Amino acid sequence: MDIDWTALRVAATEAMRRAYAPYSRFPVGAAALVDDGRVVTGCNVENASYGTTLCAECGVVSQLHASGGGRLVALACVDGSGAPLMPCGRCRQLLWEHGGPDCLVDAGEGPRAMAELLPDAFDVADLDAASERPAHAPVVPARFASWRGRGTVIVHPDLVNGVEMWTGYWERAEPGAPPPGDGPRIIEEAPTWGDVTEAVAWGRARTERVVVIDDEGAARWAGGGDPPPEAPRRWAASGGWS
Ligand SMILES: O=c1ccn([C@H]2C[C@H](O)[C@@H](CO)O2)c(=O)[nH]1
Repeated sequence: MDIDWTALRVAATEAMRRAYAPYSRFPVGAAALVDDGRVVTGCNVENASYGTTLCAECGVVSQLHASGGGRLVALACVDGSGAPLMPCGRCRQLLWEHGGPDCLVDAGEGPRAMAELLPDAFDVADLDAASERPAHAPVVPARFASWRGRGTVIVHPDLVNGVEMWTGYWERAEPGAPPPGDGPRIIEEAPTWGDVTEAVAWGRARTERVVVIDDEGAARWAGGGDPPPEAPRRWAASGGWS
């Protein structure tokens, strides 16, 4: 991917002009190229409680996700004179999570890789190495643990303040069978996500029987094994419908 370092420095300098830095009088701007070609920017925002100051790179990471996510490929950070500024230690940790070892940082004399700027970085791999469960995996609350492997999870779209999100619920009934015994039909309600794959992962952590209801109300099988008659067509994890 071509990196236009001049354009990144210009975008960082424009963001720097909007910095809110009345205490340090040290405005900072940052701009990063995202793996889909977008450029995201940020400026430092200080606070009367000095320690709560947000660095320019924090703004970059927030805009990265607020504008659609992706991975950071290259970042330029500038001080009040427009000269390259190396990210502080905390921001190197932030950048590592969203760009990884290959993300390049403008260092004046040339770009330097994050692998060099944050050697032996701590990250999600350390969490995973210490636990049997991947750090990103959805967890079943202990009070519902006895239901694991039973029931059905229904994943469906829902409107949150008029915006389409994905949510779901875990119900006791299995396809074609009435709920076993007494008690509420629903075991657990899911949170909401912007990404349907997160909702399906929540379901698969609970039971092999996961059904996704699409916009048209059609049930798609996102569970293990062969689709049951109630949901004869499979949900495609790639985001499409098969
Ligand atoms: O990488 C850095 C280092 C510092 N600052 C800001 C924080 C504070 O507002 C000012 C002085 O430390 O510079 C950043 O935005 N990014």
